[in-house]
Amino acid sequence: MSRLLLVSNRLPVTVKADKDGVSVVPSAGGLATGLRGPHEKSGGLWVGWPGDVSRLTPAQKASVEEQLAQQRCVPLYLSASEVSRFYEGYSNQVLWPLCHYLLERVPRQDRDWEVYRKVNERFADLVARHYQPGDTIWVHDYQLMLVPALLRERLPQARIGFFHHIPFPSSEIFRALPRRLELLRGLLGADLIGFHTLSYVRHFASTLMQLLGLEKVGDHVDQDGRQVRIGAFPMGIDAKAFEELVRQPAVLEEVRVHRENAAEQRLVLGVDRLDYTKGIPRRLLAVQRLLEREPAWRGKLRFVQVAVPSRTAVEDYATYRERVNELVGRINSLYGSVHNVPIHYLYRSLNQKQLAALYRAADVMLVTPVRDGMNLVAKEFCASRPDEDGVLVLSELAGAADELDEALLVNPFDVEGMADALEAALEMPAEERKRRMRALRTRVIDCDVHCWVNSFLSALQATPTAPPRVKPQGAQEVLPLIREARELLLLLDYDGTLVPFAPRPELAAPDEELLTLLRRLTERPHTRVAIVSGRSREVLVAWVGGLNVGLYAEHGLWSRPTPDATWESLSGVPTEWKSLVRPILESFASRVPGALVEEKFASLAWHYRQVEPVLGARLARELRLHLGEVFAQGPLEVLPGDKVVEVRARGVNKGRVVGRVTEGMAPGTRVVAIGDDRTDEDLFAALPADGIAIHAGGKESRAGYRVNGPTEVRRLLAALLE
Ligand SMILES: O=P(O)(O)OC[C@H]1O[C@H](O[C@H]2O[C@H](CO)[C@@H](O)[C@H](O)[C@H]2O)[C@H](O)[C@@H](O)[C@@H]1O
Ligand SMILES: O=c1ccn([C@@H]2O[C@H](COP(=O)(O)OP(=O)(O)O)[C@@H](O)[C@H]2O)c(=O)[nH]1
Repeated sequence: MSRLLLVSNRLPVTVKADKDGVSVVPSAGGLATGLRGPHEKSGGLWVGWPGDVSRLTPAQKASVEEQLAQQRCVPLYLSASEVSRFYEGYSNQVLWPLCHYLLERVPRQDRDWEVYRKVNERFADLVARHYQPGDTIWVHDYQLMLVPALLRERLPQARIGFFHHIPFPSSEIFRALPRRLELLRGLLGADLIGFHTLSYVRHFASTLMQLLGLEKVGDHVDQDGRQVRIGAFPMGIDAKAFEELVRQPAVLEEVRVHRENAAEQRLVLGVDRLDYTKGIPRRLLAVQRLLEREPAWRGKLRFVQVAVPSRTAVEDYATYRERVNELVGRINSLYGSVHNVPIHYLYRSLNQKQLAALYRAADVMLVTPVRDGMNLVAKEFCASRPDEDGVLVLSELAGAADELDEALLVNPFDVEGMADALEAALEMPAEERKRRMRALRTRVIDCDVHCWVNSFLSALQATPTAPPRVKPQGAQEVLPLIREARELLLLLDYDGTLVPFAPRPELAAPDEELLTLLRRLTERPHTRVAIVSGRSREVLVAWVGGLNVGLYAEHGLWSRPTPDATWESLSGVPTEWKSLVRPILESFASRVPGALVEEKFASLAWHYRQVEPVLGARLARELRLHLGEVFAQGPLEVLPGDKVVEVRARGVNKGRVVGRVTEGMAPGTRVVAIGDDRTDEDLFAALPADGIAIHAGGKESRAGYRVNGPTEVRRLLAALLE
């Protein structure tokens, strides 16, 4: 097992200082318990913020450092201003509300971005300093979204995973962020990006498509010549720990006390950080509504709400606290008596034992966030019920709802509906409670936190490490090799390589600069130039036919090695299939504005460059599937290109050009091929052993060299003339 470097905003410890000294106590949270084993076993490190240590004396600080080192933790200290602007500011006032669909809470000023970026850099620097070749790095959560790319810059070969613990919102929400592109590119530095649910994966994929034009194919997108995998890994809890807790005599005694205090009453429970995403006010209103409309429940309900203080320096949290306080006061004064109040509100944090006792004692657990990445409390409740009793009422907008569908699922915005669900839970027959709880427990126990860690880490280990990366200037490294060739043969793709993509295929005609460059290359001593394109003969002749270059049209179906030669075609290539395929492509083109069908001699292409990106990619996938089903074993090939799906006779590909063009070539000729898409990979694959393949762009490629696109291709070619 490789050494695991964990990176999260908070270290999995709490620093406690009292008159007896200072201690660093391991946290009991899910992340901490799940990762502690692999982290320690692998001899790894955990990098993060140990919390506010500004009030400690130098001696206490030294002791903290020592204890952290013993626990294999590396502290990153945040200054007061960083806490305010990185943690409370950009992380919790911009990213947190936005990812929870609460756009109106995002401040109008983007004032904390710079500090967010700088702290992310500090994290990356610190991790890079501790990195050893072969380590696996796992970065956690929205506070550190830039860290994967910052690490990739520093450690191109590292294996990097990222897990996003909160919802990834719809692209329509994410696009509202002024820094959306920086954040997406930050994440794309990882080899694997994990989310709790498939809908977050979907949202992320459509955001990549909308904002960066990146298409997720299968489980990955291509970025800078690497594959970035994206997947759903629902986080679990340490179920065994809760099961064991609720069997301890001391905990069972606490359960008995809770039940005794609620004698003749039903115990309803809520446990949350005091966060505006947790839906506490509407939950309270649902309790109020039930008491209002069903007088029989008055005096018979005890609703215990634990609200853990959280992010108290953020104004929205303080306002929310006041709102909750007021509501609790109002409901208690409406339905309470001298002896009894319906709502028992605790603004404090409990330890795991205390929580487990409450979970075990409750008749009904209300988990009704208006959005929640996962919500571990819901799972902890189930794990604490070996008696197979208790009813879970769960918001359908919590990630946990995807797995826990035997809960009573509710819309957290529908107060009346939640009151109905609460009533149904209170009245649910024992047999049904058992049936549901048994199923819930099976899920929570089977898919626990260890299973989450293992599945993420195995997926991360299975990702190929980044190929030796040649940065854009890698082309400079190849330049001497090309220059010193005694004889040079240049095989150049056209679209996306010599010219950038135009909105419509016919608008990509060569400009004067390109024509001059090509002409001068043909005049360079000992140099031959050939254009190897998917374009038709007619287009190539019209655009570059006047130059002394070899032309290879329709992916090598047609060849005209010199301007005075006649066009020759590969023999036996069928074309009669076109009448069958054309109507299919046309029907797809008619379904969406901007799509068009291009016809060539032995191929048909469905272009969607001008189609809205998400829709275009979806239709292209559908078309590929459809054509694949119809012509699975036939004589046709369906090729996904850049914003194009091309259908052509099997076996016609750019690789076939190489044999023809190198025939009779002078010994020692260096063949250099430059191209940008899948069709050029055939060309690269067919090059002689000492041939040089150069990929123009950021896709995955077998090419040993890489430049950034047409501008850099032209620069490279121009350098051959110097
Ligand atoms: O560190 P804090 O600012 O005090 O906040 C506490 C944590 O809250 C968030 O939890 C999320 O992760 C949970 C586990 O994956 C998930 O169940 C929950 O739905 C999320 O909201 C946050 O993501 C953490 O970074 C915070 O430490
Ligand atoms: O008084 C409390 C209340 C909650 N928790 C823990 O806080 C975590 C809350 O995680 P969840 O995913 O439900 O929500 P988050 O607070 O991370 O948004 C759970 O593991 C709880 O056991 C706790 O330790 N003490």
